[in-house]
Amino acid sequence: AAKPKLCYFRGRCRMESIHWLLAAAGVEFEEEFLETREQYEKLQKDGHLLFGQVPLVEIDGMVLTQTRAVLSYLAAKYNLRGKDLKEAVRIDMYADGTLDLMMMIAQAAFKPPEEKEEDLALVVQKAKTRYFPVFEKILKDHGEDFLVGNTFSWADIQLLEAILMVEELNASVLSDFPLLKAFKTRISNMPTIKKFLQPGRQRQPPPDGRYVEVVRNVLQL
Ligand SMILES: CCCCC[C@H]1O[C@@H](O)C[C@@H]1SC[C@H](NC(=O)CC[C@H](N)C(=O)O)C(=O)NCC(=O)O
Repeated sequence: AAKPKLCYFRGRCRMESIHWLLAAAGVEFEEEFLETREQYEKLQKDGHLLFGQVPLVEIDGMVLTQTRAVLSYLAAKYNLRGKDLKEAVRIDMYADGTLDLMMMIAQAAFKPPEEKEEDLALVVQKAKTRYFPVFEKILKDHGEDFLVGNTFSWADIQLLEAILMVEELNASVLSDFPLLKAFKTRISNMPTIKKFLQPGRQRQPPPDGRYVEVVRNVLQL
């Protein structure tokens, strides 16, 4: 089958969780990076952008947008969405929480320096007081290696991505969360994820000035 084709800016933001899911599932993908307004306008003219927005993922003969819809499709397609609906909704809940946390980081990149600092400090505080305590308790109560059921799921991928992203802001953020520390080691060592975390793979770096400039130019923000 043809490889999925991803179209987004050369950066994280909304597409990074799709990179992670495909990589964790061991699925090779192609990428088209949006660098110019012309590229974006062509996608719109070709009718590929349902609401005029990216990420865009071409897979299984479909042209998909809306990040959560794409993630949900991919998680189900690669058996990462639990064994039944009750596990699936729990996986969705946990994944949605991590997406909310990571979007706070993504949006901060577009703020002026002083506001960005404040926003990122708030993200670390939210991670330590709202998100990570919840996941620490889930791991404690559940008593398994994974967040849902006793198998690896999309929720585990999302949580690892979020942990690493917050650790980039504050390296000791897991100091009060021993189970999350063990979780991070366990999931990072899964072969497909270990490979994805090596340098030179398709993981994107944190957003920088160039990323923000390209996004602003392409979207005429
Ligand atoms: C000030 C913050 C601006 C952020 C702009 C973009 O950079 C990323 O960091 C976030 C977004 S991504 C680009 C943006 N896409 C979305 O907002 C997608 C939202 C959708 N619900 C999804 O989850 O896929 C975009 O295409 N906009 C065009 C425009 O609406 O006309």
